[in-house]
Amino acid sequence: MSHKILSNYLPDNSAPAAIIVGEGLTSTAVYKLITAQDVKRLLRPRKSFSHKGTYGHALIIAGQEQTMGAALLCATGCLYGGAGLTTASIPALGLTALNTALPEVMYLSREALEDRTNLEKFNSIAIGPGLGRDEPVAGLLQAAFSRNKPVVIDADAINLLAKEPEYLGSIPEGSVLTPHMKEFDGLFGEHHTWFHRIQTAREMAKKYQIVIVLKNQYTFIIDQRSSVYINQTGNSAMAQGGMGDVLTGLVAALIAQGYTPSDAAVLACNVHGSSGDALAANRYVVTASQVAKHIPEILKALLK
Ligand SMILES: NC(=O)C1=CN([C@@H]2O[C@H](COP(=O)(O)OP(=O)(O)OC[C@H]3O[C@@H](n4cnc5c(N)ncnc54)[C@H](OP(=O)(O)O)[C@@H]3O)[C@@H](O)[C@H]2O)[C@@H](O)CC1
Ligand SMILES: Nc1ncnc2c1ncn2[C@@H]1O[C@H](COP(=O)(O)OP(=O)(O)O)[C@@H](O)[C@H]1O
Repeated sequence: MSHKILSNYLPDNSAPAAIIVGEGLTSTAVYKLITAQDVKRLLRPRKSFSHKGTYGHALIIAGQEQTMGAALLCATGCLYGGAGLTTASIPALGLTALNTALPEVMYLSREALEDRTNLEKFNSIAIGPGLGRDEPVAGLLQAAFSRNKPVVIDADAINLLAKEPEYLGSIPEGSVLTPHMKEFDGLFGEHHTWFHRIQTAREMAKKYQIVIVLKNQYTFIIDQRSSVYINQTGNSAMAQGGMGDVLTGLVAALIAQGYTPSDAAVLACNVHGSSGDALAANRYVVTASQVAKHIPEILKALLK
C-alpha cells in the first residue's frame, strides 16, 4: 500500500513530515485518501422495483431575494443527485423562478416551517445557501434542528452559528457542516495553517458528533471519530460562485437516499469533483449548473 505525506495536500505545506496518508477508506491511518474503488463500493445501484418514495424526500431551506440562485443551485444538486423528491423552502418571490427553472422541485413556504409537523416527512434537510444575514435565519435553523435528525449546514447557516455559538450545542448528531476556509475560521477561530485547521476540525467533529466537510482544492471530510478523508477530485475550472451550493444539495440528496452522513459526504465530494473534472477536460471554466447536471453521468459511470 502506498503512503503519501499529508503536506502534499495542504496549500501551506504545514503538516509535520511524519504524518502519512493511507490509501482507501479501509486504511487504518487517521488520514485516508478516497480512491475510485471506495466510491464505487459506496454507491448503490437504483433498484428495479422502486419508485420516488424509495429514494427519499429532501428539503432545501435556502435563498433570499438577491441570492435566490444559490437556492436553485442547491435544489439542482439535490435533484440530479437522485433524491426521489426535492422540496425548496424559499421566499415566495422566488416561486416563479423555481417553477420555471426546476419544475420537478416542489415548494414549501417559509411560514409553513413554523409548524414542525410539516417537517416530519423529510428524509433530509439542507440549510444555508444564499439565506443572507438579514432574514430571521435563527428561526429557520431552529426549525431544521427541531427534528433531531442530521441536517446539512452550509454558507449563511454556518455564519449564523459563528455569530450565535450557543446553537452549536443543539446541532443534531450526524449533521454535516460544509464550510470553506473563511466560514470555518469564522466559526472555530482563525488558523494560520491548514494543518492546525484540520486538527480543530477533528476536535469539533468529535465533540459535536458531526461530519465536517472542509472545502478546499483537496477537500477534507472529517467524521465523528476524527478520521480524515481526503478528496482528490475537482479542479480550478470549478472556482466559481455557486459550486458549494450544488455540493450541499448533493449531500442532502444522498442522505435522503439512506446513505450515512459520512458516506454521503465522501461520495458527494468525490462525485462533485469528478463531474467538474470531466467537464473541464475541454473547458476553461465549468459553471455550477453544468457540474450539477453532469452528476447523473458520473454516478452511472461509477456503477460500470
Ligand atoms: N447565485 C447565487 O445566488 C450565489 C449565492 N451565493 C451565496 O451567497 C452568500 C454569500 O456568498 P459570498 O460568496 O458573498 O460569501 P462567501 O462564500 O462567504 O465568501 C466571502 C469571502 O470569503 C472568502 N472565501 C470564499 N471562499 C473561499 C475559499 N474556498 N477559500 C478561502 N477563502 C474563501 C473570499 O474572500 P477573499 O479571499 O476574496 O478575501 C470571499 O470573498 C452565501 O449564502 C452563498 O451561498 C454564493 O454561493 C455565490 C452564488
Ligand atoms: N481550485 C479548486 N480545486 C478543486 N475544487 C475547487 C476549486 N475551487 C473550488 N472548488 C470546489 O468548489 C466548491 C466551492 O464551494 P464554496 O466556496 O462554498 O462556493 P459557493 O459559496 O460559491 O457555493 C467546493 O466544493 C470546492 O472544493
